[in-house]
Amino acid sequence: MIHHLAADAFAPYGKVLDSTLQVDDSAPAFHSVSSSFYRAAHFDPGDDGEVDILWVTYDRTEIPETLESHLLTEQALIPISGSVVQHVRRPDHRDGAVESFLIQPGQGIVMNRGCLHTTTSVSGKALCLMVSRASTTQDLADSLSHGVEPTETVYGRCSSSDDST
Ligand SMILES: NC(=O)N[C@@H](O)C(=O)O
Repeated sequence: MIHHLAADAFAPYGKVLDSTLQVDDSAPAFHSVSSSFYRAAHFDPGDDGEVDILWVTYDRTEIPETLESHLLTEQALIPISGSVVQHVRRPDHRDGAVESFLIQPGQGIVMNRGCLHTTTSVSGKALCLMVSRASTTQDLADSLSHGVEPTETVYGRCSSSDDST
């Protein structure tokens, strides 16, 4: 079952970014006919972390067998073109079910540090903006490119019986 993205349903995994909602009237904002802005969320890259902004594409509708969990940082994902489905599981619920949330352009998420996740596209290639931690990006790129174990990311399986987390 794919859930529509709602703050309360996604709360165990992180925050929802919804461009149609200004959820915090106390946050810095400016509104005018020609241009408006307001803070969607803070982002925490972890201790001594450097914020990293990435372009990410997904072009897969089959859910991968493994989930990723970033040990040091939150991670934001904002679809720019095409919708994605974010499949998530709480790290403290080893036998917890994987829940799936549809994220459409104009929406986004900020996953909690450690949130187990993987992403699929709805139809063809989806282009997303991702906010992460620079050392986690480098560590993951090195791992995926050269087959070395990452140090800032661990993996779990979609079926919760044999997690490596
Ligand atoms: N770059 C990066 O961290 N990507 C993964 O976390 C992912 O979920 O795609």
